[in-house]
Parts: sequence; structure tokens; C-alpha cells
Amino acid sequence: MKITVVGTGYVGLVSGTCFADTGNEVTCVDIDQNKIESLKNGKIPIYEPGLDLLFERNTKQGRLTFTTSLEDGIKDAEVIFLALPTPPGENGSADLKYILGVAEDLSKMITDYKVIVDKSTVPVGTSEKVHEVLASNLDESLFDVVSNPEFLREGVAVNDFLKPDRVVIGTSSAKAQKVMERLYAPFLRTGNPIYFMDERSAEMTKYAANSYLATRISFMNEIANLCEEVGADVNSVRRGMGSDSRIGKRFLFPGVGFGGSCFPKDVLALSKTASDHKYDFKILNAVLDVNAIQRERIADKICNHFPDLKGKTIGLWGLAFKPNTDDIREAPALYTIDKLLEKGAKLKAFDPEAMENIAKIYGDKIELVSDQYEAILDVDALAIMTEWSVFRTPSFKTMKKVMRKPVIFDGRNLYELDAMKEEGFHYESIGRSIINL
Ligand SMILES: NC(=O)C1=CN([C@@H]2O[C@H](COP(=O)(O)OP(=O)(O)OC[C@H]3O[C@@H](n4cnc5c(N)ncnc54)[C@H](O)[C@@H]3O)[C@@H](O)[C@H]2O)C=CC1
Ligand SMILES: O=C(O)[C@H]1O[C@H](OP(=O)(O)OP(=O)(O)OC[C@H]2O[C@@H](n3ccc(=O)[nH]c3=O)[C@H](O)[C@@H]2O)[C@H](O)[C@@H](O)[C@@H]1O
Repeated sequence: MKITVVGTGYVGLVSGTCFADTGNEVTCVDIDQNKIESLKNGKIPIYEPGLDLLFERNTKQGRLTFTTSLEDGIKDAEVIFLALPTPPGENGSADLKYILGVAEDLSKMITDYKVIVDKSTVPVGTSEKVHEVLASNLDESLFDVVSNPEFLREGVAVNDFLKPDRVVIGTSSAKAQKVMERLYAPFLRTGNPIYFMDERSAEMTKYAANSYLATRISFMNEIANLCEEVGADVNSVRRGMGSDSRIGKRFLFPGVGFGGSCFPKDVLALSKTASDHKYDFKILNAVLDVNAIQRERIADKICNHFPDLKGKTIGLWGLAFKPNTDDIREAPALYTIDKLLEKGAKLKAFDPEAMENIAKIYGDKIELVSDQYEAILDVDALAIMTEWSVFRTPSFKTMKKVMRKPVIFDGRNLYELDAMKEEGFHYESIGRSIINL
């Protein structure tokens, strides 16, 4: 099938590459000329494990191409995916200017039947808006609009796309449904379901899923904070809870709050949809409030430990919003950095992939170093912000040797309390007791 993907970011590039890998001819379109130039030269502008292999194979074999011209990109395409940004607008609702802008452009270009698929996360009713924009210039027989929310996670995006837990398709057109069934069949061979529903339900499913996952995280963060008060250990509590099959083990890890380009914006957008309909969605507002407090928790612990941070140096391990990505959008590390800088601390940091993006924001306000031990050389304390595997079994001996003081603030609960006691660290984590030296 000939497919066009408009928007070549985390979702568009992964989807386009994976669709090419099942034999489709895919053209990716983006307005960012640098991005397209780099992709044409074989360079992937994001870090996403496993993407390089698929990218190389499909570009080499000519199934995956790139252009900045929407008009060229959609030539002969049967399906056009919109994988465009939907950032929060002024009032928190998703800003649809990219989606509706491209729909408007498409309405002036389409000459034969195409299925326009929205893959971006958009508020309920957006498919109808896209339909309206297209219909303002096009005969209705020339297009169908489908909602196909994407559930991939950054860092494991390729695997999530190739083996989705489920595919959700919102459409009222039998013709479009057949096209989508054909396109997704190779990804559903193990019997994972494809659910067809109306467009509004598909749009709602995406927000409901993300908001529920964010709710679990905020809930666990509050349990963790209470564990600290009552002397319980959240790691034990998490295991005890998660092994109940009604609850499940995943997404119960407390930490420094959820970040990334989606949970914070999607919970906010759903809350806005609710208030637009005069519905006070109390849980969602609490989820956001808890998260705003939690993402400052490590900085707060550091400030408690060092009443005056002037003249102190703190090392940071991890800057990305989660491991295996270079993405720092809404990363909890940003909030920690801002607070510690404001209090006068000097910062040194290391992240395996996100340092280039951090440098774009902070310049020389923080010292970025290329080795995790260099990031703790002569520091008064280490703060762990992202659970990259490489931080899980460090040499505690080396750490103690290079740090000015053996003090760790662990936002991801990477180490056992007994080990920290034995190794002689002052160790503060999330939802567990403090190991005092
Ligand atoms: N990042 C993720 O893990 C996931 C994101 N989503 C949703 O998918 C959508 C896209 O997200 P990301 O891929 O993260 O965004 P992104 O910001 O990484 O990529 C969006 C791309 O669209 C391009 N673009 C903007 N205007 C354009 C135009 N008029 N024509 C062509 N290209 C244009 C930008 O240059 C950028 O390359 C959002 O709605 C997001 O909520 C859904 C599931 C997962
Ligand atoms: O709509 C989206 O963009 C995507 O948002 C999330 O994916 P992603 O943001 O890539 O990453 P997650 O693994 O969900 O983590 C999000 C945040 O929650 C935090 N988190 C996650 C799990 C957990 O148990 N505890 C926890 O604090 C992570 O550290 C991270 O900051 C969803 O998991 C995807 O299904 C969805 O497609």
C-alpha cells in the first residue's frame, strides 16, 4: 500500500518505518527542513532503540522516503496519517492548529479517494472537525476520516508498534475500515485485537488510557509519601499490591512524578474537555496536583538536607524523562535543575542520550560531562533522576572515592537499603526510610 505520514517525530517516524517494514511504500512529510535533510542523509534525529536497523533496511530498499512537500508526499497515497503535535493551548486544551492546518492544505490537494487517519492524540470531536475542514473544499466521496490513536511508549516504541497490545480504530466508514484492517493485519498475527468503534470513542480511549496510567502513578506516589511518614517500605507495598491480578504489576513505580510529552498534557486536556462539558473531573485535577508536588520531591529532600546550597555541588544521573530516550519534554529532572540552580547550587550532570537536548536549554548553567563517575567527582551529593540501566549496579567503591561526601538522593529507588547501609552512604529514596550516616 502507498502511505503518507505527515509529521516525522517520535510517532510519525516510528509508524512510518514500521509500516515500510511490512512492505508498504511510505513517504514521510515534515515541515522541518533540517529534519528531512538529516533523514535523507540516513541520520535519525531522535534516539529510539531498534529504529536504526529498520530505518536503514527500508530506506536502502527504497520503501521509506522523505520530503518537505505535502503535495509530492501524498501523490498516489491510499492512506495519509497525521502524526502532528497537539501541544497544550493557552487554556490547557490540545491545540489543533497543526492538525486542522494540514487538513486545510490537504483539502486543496486531494484528487482521488484517500483515508485520512489521525494518529495524534486529539480531543473528542476532532475527527468531525477534520472532516468539516476537508469537506469545505472536497467532495465527500473523495475521503474518509479515521481516528487511530497511538499507544507506543518512547524508548520501546518500535517493539510497541510492531507488537501492539491492541489497535483502536474509530470510523463509521466500512470502506475505510477494510483499508485499516489490511494495513494492520501483519501486526496482529498473534491474535492481539483490533477494536473498531466510533470516532469519538476512539479519541476518548486514548485520553482515558493515558489518564488512568497517570492516575496509578500519582496514586503510588502518594502511597510512597505516606510510607515515609508511617515507616513502611513502598517497594514491599508495591510488590504486595501488584501481585493481585486485578491490580497488576506495571505502572506502580513511585518516583519523581510522571513527565514526557504526553501524560502531563493529556491529563490536562481531558480535564479541560470535562470542564468544557461542565463536568468536574475531580480525580484528574488531583493527579496533576500530586504530580506537580512529586516532581519537586528530590529537590525538596536535597534542600532539607542542605539548608544552604550556595557553594555546594550536586551531581545528577539521568536527565531524560525516562530511560532509553533522549526526550526531555516535561522531564522531572528539569524541575529539579531549576530549583537547585535557584537555590545557588552548582550542578554537574550525565545522561547517556539526553545531554544535547539539555545543553540547548541550559547552555553553560550546568556542567555536562561524558561519564557517570565524572558527574560525581567532588560533589556534595548525587541525585538520581532517571533509571537508566547503567546506574543500577555502579561501583559504590569508586563512587565513595570520587564524591566529596557519600550522599545519594535516589528518585527512582535503584538501590537496596541494606546495601546502602553496608556501603556507608547517606541515602534518601522515595517511600522508604532514610539511611543516615
Ligand atoms: N511521543 C509519544 O510517545 C507519543 C505521542 N503521541 C501523540 O502523537 C502526536 C505526535 O507526537 P510526537 O511524535 O511526540 O511529536 P513530535 O513533536 O516528536 O513530532 C511532530 C512532528 O510534526 C512536524 N510538523 C509540525 N507541523 C507540521 C506540518 N504542518 N506539516 C508537516 N509536519 C509538521 C514537526 O516538525 C515534528 O517533526 C501528539 O499528538 C502526541 O500526543 C501518541 C502516542 C505516543
Ligand atoms: O501518549 C503517549 O505519548 C504515550 O504516553 C506514555 O508513554 P511515554 O510517555 O513514552 O512513557 P511511559 O513509560 O508511559 O512513562 C511516562 C512517565 O511516567 C513515569 N512512570 C512510569 C511508570 C511508573 O510506574 N512510574 C512512573 O513514574 C515515567 O518515568 C515517565 O516520566 C504511555 O505509556 C503510552 O502508552 C502512550 O502512547
